[in-house]
Amino acid sequence: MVNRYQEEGWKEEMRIKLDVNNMFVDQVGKKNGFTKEKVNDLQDKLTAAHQAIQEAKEDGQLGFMELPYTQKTIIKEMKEFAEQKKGEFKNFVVLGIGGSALGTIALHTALNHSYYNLNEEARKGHPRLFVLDNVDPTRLKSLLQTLDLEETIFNVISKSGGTAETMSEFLLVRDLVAKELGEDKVANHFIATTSEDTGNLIKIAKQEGIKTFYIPENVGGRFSVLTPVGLVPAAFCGINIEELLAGAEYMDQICKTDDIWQNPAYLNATLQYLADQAGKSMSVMMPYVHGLKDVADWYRQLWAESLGKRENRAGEVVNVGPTPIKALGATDQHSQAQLYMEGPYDKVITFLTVDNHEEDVTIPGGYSEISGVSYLGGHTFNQLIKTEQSATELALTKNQRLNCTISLPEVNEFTMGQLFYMFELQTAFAGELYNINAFNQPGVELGKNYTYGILGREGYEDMKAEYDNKSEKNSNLII
Ligand SMILES: O=P(O)(O)OC[C@H]1O[C@](O)(CO)[C@@H](O)[C@@H]1O
Repeated sequence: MVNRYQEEGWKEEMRIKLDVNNMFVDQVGKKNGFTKEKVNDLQDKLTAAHQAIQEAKEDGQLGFMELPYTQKTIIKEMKEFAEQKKGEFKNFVVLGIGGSALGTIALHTALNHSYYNLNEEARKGHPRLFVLDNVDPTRLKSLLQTLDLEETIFNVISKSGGTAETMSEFLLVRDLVAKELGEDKVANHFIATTSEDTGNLIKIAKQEGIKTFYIPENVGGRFSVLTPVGLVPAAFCGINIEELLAGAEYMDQICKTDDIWQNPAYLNATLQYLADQAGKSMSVMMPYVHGLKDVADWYRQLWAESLGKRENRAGEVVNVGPTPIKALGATDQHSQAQLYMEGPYDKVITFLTVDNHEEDVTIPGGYSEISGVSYLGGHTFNQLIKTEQSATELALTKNQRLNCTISLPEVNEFTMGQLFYMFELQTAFAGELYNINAFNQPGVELGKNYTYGILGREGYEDMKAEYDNKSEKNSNLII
């Protein structure tokens, strides 16, 4: 059987598009807009960035670029496992945080029914999905009170295998499962997705006989949505994971060119970089598709953790990084838009739009004598939300605000695969333009180490001493 994602015509039809017209002088004026010459002036830097990406890829450092090809080999295992467990469990819970949760949330919001957990028919026999992504005790307890443990499988996801939030949740749930269902049931109620060789989670999983899936060593957490981190929960929900990978592969093919004007990941990275250099460091992502709202959340981590850096590759202090902001159309037209239209000229707005919403609803007519209401009748909600986006885009452009649009023909697995891959490559390319390491997160590690120290982890005593010392000094300014 030929799948639709194997047909060239369908793939072309489903190609996502980047429209950057409103980043240029013709549309937003000389003061804020760029010229093509300005982009072309960067050519040496762009060529060097492309070469650096190619070399790092060949050197095996950019594992995310291999995923559309390597992960195909474990699709069968993931799907068979999900199929086998489907009847046994009614709830699938992800215990993970940051890159170990945000991709799954984005996939779920985009590709599952909008009320998936409440609509049994829409779930087609697949389990309900819950992703904690936090350790708030009230929320945690509420979830555990809501779920029947007997019917619940927990996917513990941690690349490092040591993140305090995730491992605490695991300790709690493992204890409950053992006490309520019996020690002999523990292995069956857990899946561990982690590094194959390093960290404590793999040790525990092996000791307990828990089913494991592996995150390739050369793929960092925030680049891991197309590994078992995102693919296993997706397979449990019946999302077509082959098509997701096929979408990523298609975008990889599109982005092979070093011609900046043909490569959407490179072009978007370059324009965002130029905008930041010109003082527009607030990078707002504003989907006009409710299902894509969590893509903006996923992207926030990707862009922020990758590009927010104190030092460049030469070890100089540079303190760079644009600030990613998530917004949602049309909702935030009634919250943030005023600021975007008239506040400081420090933002770039990226719209995410869809050509065809999966469903459409016509607005019924009524109140013909009240023209301020009756004009709505006969239009569809598809028209309404699209018009709102076009109107906001036009108003921003008229106010000389930089903006661009990424449009998806449909929201489906193939277009989502393209989107994830494009943003990941865009981030890696932007890292080269900033001349920073986009793949570490030293600032976050420092906070993690203080947490370990304060909670008494062996080897982190200095962190605890520093914290105690600082807390004392600060105490007299609390009113
Ligand atoms: O998958 P892990 O190792 O538990 O890490 C979770 C998250 O913590 C971070 O290391 C820091 O926030 C992220 O980069 C990562 O996605």
